[in-house]
Amino acid sequence: MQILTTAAGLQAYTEQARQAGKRVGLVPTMGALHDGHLQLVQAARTDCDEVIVSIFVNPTQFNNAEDFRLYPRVPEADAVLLEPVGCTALFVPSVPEVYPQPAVLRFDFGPLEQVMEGAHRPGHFNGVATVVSKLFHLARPHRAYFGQKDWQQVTVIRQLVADLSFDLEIVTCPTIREPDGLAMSSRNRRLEPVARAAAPLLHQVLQAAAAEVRQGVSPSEVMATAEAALRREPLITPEYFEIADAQTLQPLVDYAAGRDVVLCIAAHLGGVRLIDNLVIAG
Ligand SMILES: Nc1ncnc2c1ncn2[C@@H]1O[C@H](COP(=O)(O)OP(=O)(O)OP(=O)(O)O)[C@@H](O)[C@H]1O
Ligand SMILES: CC(C)(CO)[C@@H](O)C(=O)[O-]
Ligand code: BAL
Repeated sequence: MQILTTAAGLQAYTEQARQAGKRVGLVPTMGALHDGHLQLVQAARTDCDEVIVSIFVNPTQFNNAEDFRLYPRVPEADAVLLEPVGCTALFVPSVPEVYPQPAVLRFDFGPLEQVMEGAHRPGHFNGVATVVSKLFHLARPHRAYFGQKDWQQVTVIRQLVADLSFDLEIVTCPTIREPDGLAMSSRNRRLEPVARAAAPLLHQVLQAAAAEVRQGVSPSEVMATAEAALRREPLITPEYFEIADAQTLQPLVDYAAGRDVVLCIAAHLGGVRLIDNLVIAG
């Protein structure tokens, strides 16, 4: 596995691969890798000849300085995990390498970013779109892999790809969970044991709500039941619980046949903010 630390090095590496007729897959991450990330790498390995994994804790997408400071960083352990699952090159740039000058670019994703993560983390998707655009330009992958766990993120990135005519395919991989249902997340490492014990409630509430949605219970009633269940757990402070159209991400008033629905949750557990979602096919 090649380690690349410069933008020019990444460009040269993938350019050579393309010249040799290889298919290039890109897996953007912020590190502190778990099985959710490794599944993305394995999917890329199946489809592509070259699998580029980037690890970069992107400062421009953090709206909370403490969250950025405390974000888990374990680069040596990450590198050990990547080679056996088929990563061919690991891109680990410094902040000045990615941002030689302060980022001033502004994206507007309209209604897609006016809800959920976009509404609760001002500037977040601007930072995500900035860094993902840079990675797409540098690596020029044939395919890029993202997790369903960040449903709104992958929806915004699909919009970015369409709007800027990036010549690549976005692949979304399912959310990988712990045996008790908790979605794997780098931030799980920061959970105190009592918060970790309470955390599976997020998935349980999503599952119960999804069952009600399937039975035709109205979105407002489903949300009221979910919020009541979350309020009963003092270790969890919900930030939002939304039932939305899976493509437009706009809150659902009524169900329409043939439309996919996404249930999304964000909550704080002892200073750690987690998100999760479930998609119900229409
Ligand atoms: N449990 C998971 N299953 C599948 N994909 C995942 C999972 N967790 C993260 N991913 C995906 O991995 C990629 C990199 O995500 P990231 O490095 O932010 O990890 P993370 O675990 O989501 O961390 P955090 O949510 O704490 O930032 C994203 O495309 C994300 O959706
Ligand atoms: C896509 C991403 C790597 C951009 O920094 C990040 O938002 C993430 O890890 O999901
Ligand atoms: N996985 C999403 C990255 C973030 O929370 O900033």
